[in-house]
Amino acid sequence: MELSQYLDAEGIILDDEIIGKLEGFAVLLHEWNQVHNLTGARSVAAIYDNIVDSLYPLAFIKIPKTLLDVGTGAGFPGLVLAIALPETEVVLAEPLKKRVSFLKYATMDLGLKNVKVEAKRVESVEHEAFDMISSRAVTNTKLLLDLTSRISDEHTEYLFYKGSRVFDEIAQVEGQMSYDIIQKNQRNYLYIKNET
Ligand SMILES: C[S@@+](CC[C@H](N)C(=O)[O-])C[C@H]1O[C@@H](n2cnc3c(N)ncnc32)[C@H](O)[C@@H]1O
Repeated sequence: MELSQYLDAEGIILDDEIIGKLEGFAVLLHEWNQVHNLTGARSVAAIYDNIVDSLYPLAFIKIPKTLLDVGTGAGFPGLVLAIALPETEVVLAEPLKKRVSFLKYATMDLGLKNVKVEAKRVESVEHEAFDMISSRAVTNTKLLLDLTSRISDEHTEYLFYKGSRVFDEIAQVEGQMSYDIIQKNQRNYLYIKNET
């Protein structure tokens, strides 16, 4: 199946140029993964599933001008969001060397002008407050909020890709912020919003 069919099935509408770049990313990741073992998504089809998972929130988020993705790994969701949002300045914080090499190579090869790869833990990232901070499969919600407190402010929104533990995790921060949990199959997207 083509990537466009995966996207159509979820109602994700993107320009052909962006879909071409996403396909290019999938080919690159598939090649690198055979040698460097970057992700558990071993087939192109599995990579397409991860692309759809990364992009699904475009249907409900406010598009940010600046986005930080914490622990991007092999590109999910930060690099994929950066491809789909060329007007958004995207910072990818990832400390693991071989994943950083891939992220930098893919950024260059795909000609992405809006991406900066920070080869460090998020605790060391220096930046003004981001409009949005995303993360998938890195750590729990409370710790993510704590680790990014220096680079966020009252306008920052958060998009965390969670599983079933989201309900326990949100109980730890409840009362502090307004949020939605958008469920899709096994995925719970935690969208912590700024209502101003
Ligand atoms: C399980 S992987 C998830 C990768 C990707 N987000 C995904 O969902 O496929 C977790 C990633 O978080 C990175 N990581 C762990 N602690 C981090 C930190 N403090 N700051 C930034 N990245 C971190 C790891 O190096 C690893 O690549």
